[in-house]
Amino acid sequence: MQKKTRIAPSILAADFSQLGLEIQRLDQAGADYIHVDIMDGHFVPNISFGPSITKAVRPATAKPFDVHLMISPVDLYIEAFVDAGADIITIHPEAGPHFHRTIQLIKSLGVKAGLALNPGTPVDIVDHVIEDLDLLLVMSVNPGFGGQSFIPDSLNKIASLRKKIDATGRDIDLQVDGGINFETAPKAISAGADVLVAGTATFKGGPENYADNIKRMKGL
Ligand SMILES: O=C(CO)[C@H](O)[C@H](O)COP(=O)(O)O
Repeated sequence: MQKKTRIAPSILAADFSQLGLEIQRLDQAGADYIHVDIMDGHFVPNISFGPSITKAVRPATAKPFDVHLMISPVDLYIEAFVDAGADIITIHPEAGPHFHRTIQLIKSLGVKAGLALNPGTPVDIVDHVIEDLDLLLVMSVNPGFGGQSFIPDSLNKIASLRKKIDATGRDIDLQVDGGINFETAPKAISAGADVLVAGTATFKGGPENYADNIKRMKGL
């Protein structure tokens, strides 16, 4: 069942020179999760930061850290991100070598597990793992950079995954990430998404606008 809309600001769009403060501001502005984008310059053509910076800023909020790993291979680093304070770890099936095993590894460490689907990844890839998942992430841009335009076909993927989630009867968040703004947010919600990841749109206009930006994306 689709739940009330939650916003997970992507700190990829934050001011990295004051990352802890930015996370505190997001917390006070009503963010539901803090979305932490980890990029390795190999799985995606950009490098962000790793577990030590994640750990350093973790005390800035009590809100869940939703860590999206765009790295390959991934298994080697799961424990480090759990130790850094991740509450949810989302991986890509293409990160290899065996995503079923990676999901089991994440869960064995007491953390929620998510699977991210790139724009070119078919929705049926979730069929044999959905019973173990806590979150499905529809990438509505190709991963690697903030500030890209929402790919409209993502709405069909969200609708298909909404049906699959509802058929399980389980509590699985349906998250969408990439090009979410005041125009695309309501479309993603209508299609069935219940967690919106937003970088550019959350940080638009500076700190005094974070709360309004989050509210508007929630449709309030
Ligand atoms: O995972 C990402 C890119 O790989 C980012 O979270 C995503 O692109 C959000 O940025 P924006 O809201 O600026 O589109």
